[in-house]
Amino acid sequence: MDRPPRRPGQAARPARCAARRRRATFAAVPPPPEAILPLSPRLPDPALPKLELHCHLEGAAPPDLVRRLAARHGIDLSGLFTPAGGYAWSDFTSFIAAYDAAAQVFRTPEDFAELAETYLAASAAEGVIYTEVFLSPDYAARQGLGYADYVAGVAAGMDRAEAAHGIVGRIIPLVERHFGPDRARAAAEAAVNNPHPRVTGFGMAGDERMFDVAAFAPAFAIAAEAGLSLTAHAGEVCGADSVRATLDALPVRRIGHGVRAIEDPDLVRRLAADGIVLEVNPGSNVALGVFPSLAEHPLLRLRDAGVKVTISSDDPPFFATSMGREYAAVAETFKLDEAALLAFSRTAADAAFCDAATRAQLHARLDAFAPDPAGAPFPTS
Ligand SMILES: Nc1ncnc2[nH]cnc12
Ligand SMILES: [Zn+2]
Repeated sequence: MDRPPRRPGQAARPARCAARRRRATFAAVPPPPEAILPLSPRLPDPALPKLELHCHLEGAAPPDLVRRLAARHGIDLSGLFTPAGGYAWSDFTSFIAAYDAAAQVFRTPEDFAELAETYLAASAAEGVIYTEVFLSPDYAARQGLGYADYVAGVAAGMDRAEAAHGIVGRIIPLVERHFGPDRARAAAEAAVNNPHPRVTGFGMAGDERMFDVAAFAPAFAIAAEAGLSLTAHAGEVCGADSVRATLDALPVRRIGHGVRAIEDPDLVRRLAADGIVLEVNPGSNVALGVFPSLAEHPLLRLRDAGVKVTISSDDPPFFATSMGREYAAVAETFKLDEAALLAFSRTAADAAFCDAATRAQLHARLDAFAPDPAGAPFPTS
């Protein structure tokens, strides 16, 4: 029997999304690092400039920092860590729960400043020149930290990292899809009512199986109206239909993940024709069982079909990865040379949520490493 139609905003029926099943697991232990990305005999090349468009700040928290802040704030985190000291999770749902638990140790603006500075400094050491971090204001609010103080803390950490290491940071507040459209609308209003020069975008992450994506259109309209650039996760846990529905419902030009678009050739053609940029996270996709191995990941098939693809790390310590490891593993697995790797960085510079002057500086740094084979240097005016 057909189910009754859902009201906008009503909780989705998870079964409608054909999520891929990963191998059965009986304990919350993630795959070992070597089962996620090949451990390259080559060190990640720290000189090759890299740009990251997709990293969740709380998801970038090293376990040691989380343990230290938990002790500082007197928080019991039993169950969050494996015996080896990494994060304990075994599938997408338990990963989101672990992310949620780790996020609760960040409570003050200085906690977030330390996290942002730590992450950007480590990224800069691997050659990252630009990072957009996703923030989760709903998590910070749960710890009693308001949006403006949260952003100020992260921005202070970015200022310190930029001054010390030259890495440029931008902030994209996200809504968690599983918290529903009302919270999303409130988050969009908070972002718009508390502008900050480092906040240049707005987006959505969380459980793609929950709620109709169209229910989030009002939140995205508020952000778009205020001039924020937009991105939304889709095509990770759910398939090509989820990417199509997201593009139909929201005025986004970038999709977080989007990799399961590969299941539908018509959709791949649409992405290419419309110049939609995919924020691809190869290590995350393998770790979460979206694809069985990096060799079977569609990164290059999408690129070769004309889709704009970039490389990011998503939640690096959860997935035993980093920007350096992602670039090194992709280079090794797909036998890519330096020019091919730089092309990912150039696509990311084109798609970055930043102003024209910043974009020109990023392209200048890429061109200084190796001239753009496409010819003319990136226009500065
Ligand atoms: N990979 C991911 N997918 C959806 N939401 C997330 N939040 C943090 N990481 C995520
Ligand atoms: Zn993500």
